[in-house]
Amino acid sequence: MKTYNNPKREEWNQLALRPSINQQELDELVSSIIKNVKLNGDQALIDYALQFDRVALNELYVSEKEIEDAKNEVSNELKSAIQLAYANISTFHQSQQIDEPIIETVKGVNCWRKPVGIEKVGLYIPGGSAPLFSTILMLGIPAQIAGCKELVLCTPPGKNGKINPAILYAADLVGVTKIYKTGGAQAIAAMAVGTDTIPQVYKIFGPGNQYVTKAKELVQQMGVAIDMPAGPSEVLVVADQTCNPEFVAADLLSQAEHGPDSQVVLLSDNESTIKACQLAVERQVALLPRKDTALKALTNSTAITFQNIKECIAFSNQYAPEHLIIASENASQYVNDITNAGSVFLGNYSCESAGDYASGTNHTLPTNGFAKNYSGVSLDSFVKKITFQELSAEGIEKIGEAIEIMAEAEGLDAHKNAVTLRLNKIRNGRN
Ligand SMILES: NC(=O)c1ccc[n+]([C@@H]2O[C@H](COP(=O)([O-])OP(=O)(O)OC[C@H]3O[C@@H](n4cnc5c(N)ncnc54)[C@H](O)[C@@H]3O)[C@@H](O)[C@H]2O)c1
Ligand SMILES: N[C@H](CO)Cc1c[nH]c[nH+]1
Ligand SMILES: [Zn+2]
Repeated sequence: MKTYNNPKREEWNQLALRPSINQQELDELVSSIIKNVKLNGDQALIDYALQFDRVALNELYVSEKEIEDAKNEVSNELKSAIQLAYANISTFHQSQQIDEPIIETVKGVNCWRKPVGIEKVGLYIPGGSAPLFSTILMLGIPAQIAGCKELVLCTPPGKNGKINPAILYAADLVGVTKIYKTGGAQAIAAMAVGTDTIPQVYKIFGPGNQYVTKAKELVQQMGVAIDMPAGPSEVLVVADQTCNPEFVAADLLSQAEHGPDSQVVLLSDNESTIKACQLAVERQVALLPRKDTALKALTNSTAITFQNIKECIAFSNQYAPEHLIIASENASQYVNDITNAGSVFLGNYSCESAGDYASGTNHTLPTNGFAKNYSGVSLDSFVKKITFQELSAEGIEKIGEAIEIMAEAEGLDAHKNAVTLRLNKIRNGRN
């Protein structure tokens, strides 16, 4: 971990730089994958499974039988844990259903919005380095509540050519309609353009590695919507003397173990807290099965001592982390200072893993600084809101003249006429 002490404000944007990738090379590779999928469809997906996942597939579609068999392979203990997470995530996302009122802007002019589920959605579930079945709950539950009709799921096949049984169990639980064994940029391309077996969808959701994230960015130009850029995981921890260094270390490592391109950042108002947390990281990382991945991620990572906690929060706002943990007994006093973060964890007992799995909030969150302008996935992500309006004769009479004047000023006579005809009818009816 690179360590800094009281850096000048002008230096802030040079610290904690996210791991850099050659954007041009990535762009070219992912563009060529999308082009190939558009041209060769399923065959391209099968070829990429061999090239990138080292697995020979005959079939992309996951059959009913495979799903049924998987249910028996998941232990009762894991099923119960998934059920608990399902209940909490459902409760939190159901609470986001808000019926907006009908607003009478002027007497006789009623306007309202109705949320309608996006009919066909594509859910990408990462599977490269770990089978993230928890992501199915995060995407499938709001899709289910929103009333989306077709839930298409793509995830990379495991080395044995199969999908992890917990993924299939969770997919069944949230009512996924079709599951396919394909991952990476090619899966995103397939859902964007459609192939012989994979249906084209209207919006693509889900996190993934740099290839997945780039593909989501590029397919937007083809008319498909995406949730947000949700790439390699990150956490920024602000810790003061009231933190528990062992907890802080565990939280930092929980994101470092996701991938070598994950980034973790530690900030404090005193050097001794930084040192205590770093020592705890060294102790804990040695014991992790994914030690090598975490150690690589730690080379991208930074620890900084600032003058005070307010300054730490100001730095965090500039960095805009996916996850922000305030490891302090006084965490709540900083809430109003936070302006940029995907999801915030307050106090020593609010570990980031809680949000990853089971507290109820969504773990699909903006990374790479995009927390400055994007929210994480929520129920809203799965609906579009259609506006309605209904005007009575009294309503059009009240606002008609203003519309006629504005339409004339824009030189749009047909617009004006649509009002004039109605106003004339109302006035003639009165004579
Ligand atoms: N931001 C969020 O909300 C969030 C949530 C969960 C996970 N994540 C992140 O998602 C990521 C998951 O990544 P992952 O790799 O484990 O799984 P993944 O499913 O995103 O990617 C695996 C796929 O990448 C493709 N691939 C691998 N090497 C390639 C290469 N050299 N060229 C082209 N394509 C290649 C393969 O097709 C493979 O199937 C992690 O970085 C994790 O931190 C983010
Ligand atoms: N921390 C990840 C989001 O960055 C989500 C996740 C899934 N499983 C474990 N963690
Ligand atoms: Zn995680």
